[in-house]
Amino acid sequence: MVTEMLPVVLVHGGAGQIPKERSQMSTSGVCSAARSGYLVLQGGGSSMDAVVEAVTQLENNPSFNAGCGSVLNITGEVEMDAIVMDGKTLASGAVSAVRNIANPVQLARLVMEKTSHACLTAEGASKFARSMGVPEVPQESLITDYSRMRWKKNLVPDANPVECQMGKMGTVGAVAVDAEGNVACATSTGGMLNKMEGRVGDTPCIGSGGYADNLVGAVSTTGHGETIMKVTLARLILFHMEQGQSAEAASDLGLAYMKSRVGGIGGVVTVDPKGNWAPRFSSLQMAWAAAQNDTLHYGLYTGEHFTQAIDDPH
Ligand SMILES: NC(=O)C[C@H](N)C(=O)O
Repeated sequence: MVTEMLPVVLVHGGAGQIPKERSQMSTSGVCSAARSGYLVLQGGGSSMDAVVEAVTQLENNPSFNAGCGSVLNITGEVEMDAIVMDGKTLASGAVSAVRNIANPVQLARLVMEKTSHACLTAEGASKFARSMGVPEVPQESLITDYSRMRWKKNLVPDANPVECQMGKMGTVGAVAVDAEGNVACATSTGGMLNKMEGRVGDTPCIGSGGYADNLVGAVSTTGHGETIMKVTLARLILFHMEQGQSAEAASDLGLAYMKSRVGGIGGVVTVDPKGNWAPRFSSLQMAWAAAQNDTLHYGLYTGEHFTQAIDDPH
């Protein structure tokens, strides 16, 4: 029955290949984020409230490349990108190359709700944050020993930051459908390891880092941004859903096209307005978790799908 399918929230912790010693942290991080998003939905919150809550938690978790734990750019600094989109109105908000804030996803939501624009960047985004009373945080509070170690390692002349980036779980994202059938998405990232200053990836670009439309569904993406932008991955998947494909089949078609056409590896979380959902990825791993019908679902490797009651401790 359709009512049992709603509400639902589905989150990811980035496509890639995760070092063994860090996999447990990623899995428990996505599980608790999905649980929090689900609590918001159960309390009558909207899908937008739920995805922002889930992504905020993942930004605050140093295991992920977003908020605290973000990768560093070539000069050793943190510049973050984020997007939110509301499937009811097609309103979206994004920030790019923003510094010194803990939760870019919340600022992206403020851009959507409090300005007439869809994206603010760099210093302009910071000024807007200040005007909204968003606290400025010292950059040091966003940098972990792990991210500094990886930055240093990739400064050597023959380093391959793109390959190394795919060796770590990254970007975070969420999609949700609330009891009214409204869909929403949110994605947040520190971007690519050792990127140029001012580099803007796929994440804040509508249709690439995410897209949400009540008539079709919602998607949040992860992977090499420059490649995702070539195929506007989120919108491509929704296009396949418009053509009649399921969330799962459409996600696979989008990822397969990205691989065959431009050699890109990535991952997505996708929902349709009825509450069907799919975490799909062409990378070795993607930590994901979903909450629906008082059940928590999660996995890390292709084909992995564990379930437990939502209130069982992980
Ligand atoms: N790990 C990621 O998903 C990175 C992100 N898509 C970017 O290119 O900024």
